[in-house]
Amino acid sequence: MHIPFPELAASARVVSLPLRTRFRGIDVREAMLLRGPAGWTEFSPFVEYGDEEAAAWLRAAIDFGWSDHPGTGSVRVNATLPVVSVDRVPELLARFPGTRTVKVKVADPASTVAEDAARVGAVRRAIGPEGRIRVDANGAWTVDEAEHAIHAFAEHDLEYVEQPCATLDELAEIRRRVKYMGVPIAADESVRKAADPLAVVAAEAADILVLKVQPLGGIRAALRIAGQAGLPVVVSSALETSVGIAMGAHLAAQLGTEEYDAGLGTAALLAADVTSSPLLPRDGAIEVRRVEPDEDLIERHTAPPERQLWWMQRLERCAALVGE
Ligand SMILES: O=C(O)CCC(=O)C1=CC=C[C@@H](O)[C@@H]1C(=O)O
Ligand SMILES: [Mg+2]
Repeated sequence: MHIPFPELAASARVVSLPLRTRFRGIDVREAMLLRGPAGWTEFSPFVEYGDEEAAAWLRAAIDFGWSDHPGTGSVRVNATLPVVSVDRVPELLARFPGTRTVKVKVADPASTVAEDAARVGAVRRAIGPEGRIRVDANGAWTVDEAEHAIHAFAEHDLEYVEQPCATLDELAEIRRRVKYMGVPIAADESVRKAADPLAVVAAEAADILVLKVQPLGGIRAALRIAGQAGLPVVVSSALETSVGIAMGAHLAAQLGTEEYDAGLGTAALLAADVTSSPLLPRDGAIEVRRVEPDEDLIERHTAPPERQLWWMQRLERCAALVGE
């Protein structure tokens, strides 16, 4: 759907939210909020993304704000653990009450395999033998490094390894190498940053697909991809405000996947949100509902004027791309 730029710009607000702990190299999350006839929606491609890639995020924002989407109930979520020292693990997990699954970030330039393994071990001790642990390397390892790391983590029993390597060939190779260990490989960047999100399936490079609603162009687009994939899917966030998390929650609810907990608990990583009733994990789940931002919170966290201008110009360029 194409909405002319002036209509999008009319309701646009830009916020800048501090994170509690550094995550994916950022301490502040910038996001643009828009209000369509169906409710508030979010356009928040990471700032380093180019317009072509960001345009998919705008399609998603428009799909959610300008069409009705069914959604009630709740979806189970995982805790998301940034790269922190072992002694901080209990404090960070406490922000995700009731979650049975933890996603541990690994392969950060600031962390060795031994440190990653120690962090995974600390998570296992914290959540007990029934808990599920997935790790996410964001494509940082070579195939050999991935194999080494997966062996180092094996005693802690992994649910899956997300994007251990960057390319489809590497993913397919590491998948073959660790198959005997029963560790599934999940694809994230190979889905959300690929020209063809299903190429990873054709390459037999993954057992599970991670679906992020904004980069995939919205709820309907993500549902189509899930329908064609023929693999289990896990819905995950892109570190949105609660307004954008609601979009992911609606996708997860429509998919109805019970097997894998969604990576949608990340409002707990923000030190501030745009609503006084944020979509925070409670009893291991978040609610599925639309979120209305509070004017006073938007105002308190409004981005500086030069950042607002930057986002408005980005919105205009992306709206033009969506209209093409
Ligand atoms: O899946 C989760 O538990 C939370 C979301 C998450 O990990 C991510 C959100 C946004 C950007 C990414 O670096 C990261 C990911 O790679 O999955
Ligand atoms: Mg990931």
